[in-house]
Amino acid sequence: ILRGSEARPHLKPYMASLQLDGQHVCGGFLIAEQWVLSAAHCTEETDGKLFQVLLGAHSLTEPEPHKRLYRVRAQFPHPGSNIHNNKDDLLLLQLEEKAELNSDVRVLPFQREDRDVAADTECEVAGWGTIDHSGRRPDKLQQVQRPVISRDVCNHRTRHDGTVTRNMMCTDSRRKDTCKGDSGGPLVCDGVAEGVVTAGSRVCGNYKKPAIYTRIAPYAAWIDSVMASADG
Ligand SMILES: CC(C)CC(=O)Nc1cccc(-c2cccc(CN)c2)c1
Repeated sequence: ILRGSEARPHLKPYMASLQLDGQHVCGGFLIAEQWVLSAAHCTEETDGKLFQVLLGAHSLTEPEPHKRLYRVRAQFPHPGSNIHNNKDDLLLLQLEEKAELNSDVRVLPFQREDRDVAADTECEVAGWGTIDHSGRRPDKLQQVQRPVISRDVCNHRTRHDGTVTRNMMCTDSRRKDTCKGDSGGPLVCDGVAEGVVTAGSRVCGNYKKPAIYTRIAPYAAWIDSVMASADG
């Protein structure tokens, strides 16, 4: 998160850190006791290894009361996701066991009504992604508030030039923005997860390249079917 601020500790108890060998790679969030939603492109550099999921954390390194690292039983990238574009950029992770829910570990409801969030709505996004252009990574969860911008503005020739589909939404990226490592985290508007951070043009803090999110509502049926099909 560029030019955000440290989140109030454990006030976003749905936040997950997807890790490989103890390193934060991407964000995610708890959508059910045994399920985390994130972004499919986060698996691009994992060479087929499964993530581990850190829940209940504010600091990535310090001991905290309800912080716990969960193994992943299975990962389900959306079948339409691919490395060439941001389409269907969703990843479902089934934890090895149900997460122990408590004050620091909580499920976040996601939007099921497929209707665009109005432009200028202030939404919030959080993550342990890079905090400046030198790629510095924070130890503590960062957050930032960003206004939604209309798909038409986001698709302008000088911005994302028509690549933003009805299954995506955008927020203004002037100065304050999402960045590397924030992918997979939720865009929360009025307490409901409306979108999942995607890398888009892999540029941060440039108003010409608004932040792009995968809208969740269009994928509610896919999410429900994967959760219902997998055992447990
Ligand atoms: C395996 C993946 C972690 C590789 C990757 O995603 N790289 C990467 C590099 C630069 C910016 C970003 C990035 C992320 C989230 C939002 C945005 C846009 N504000 C950019 C993402």
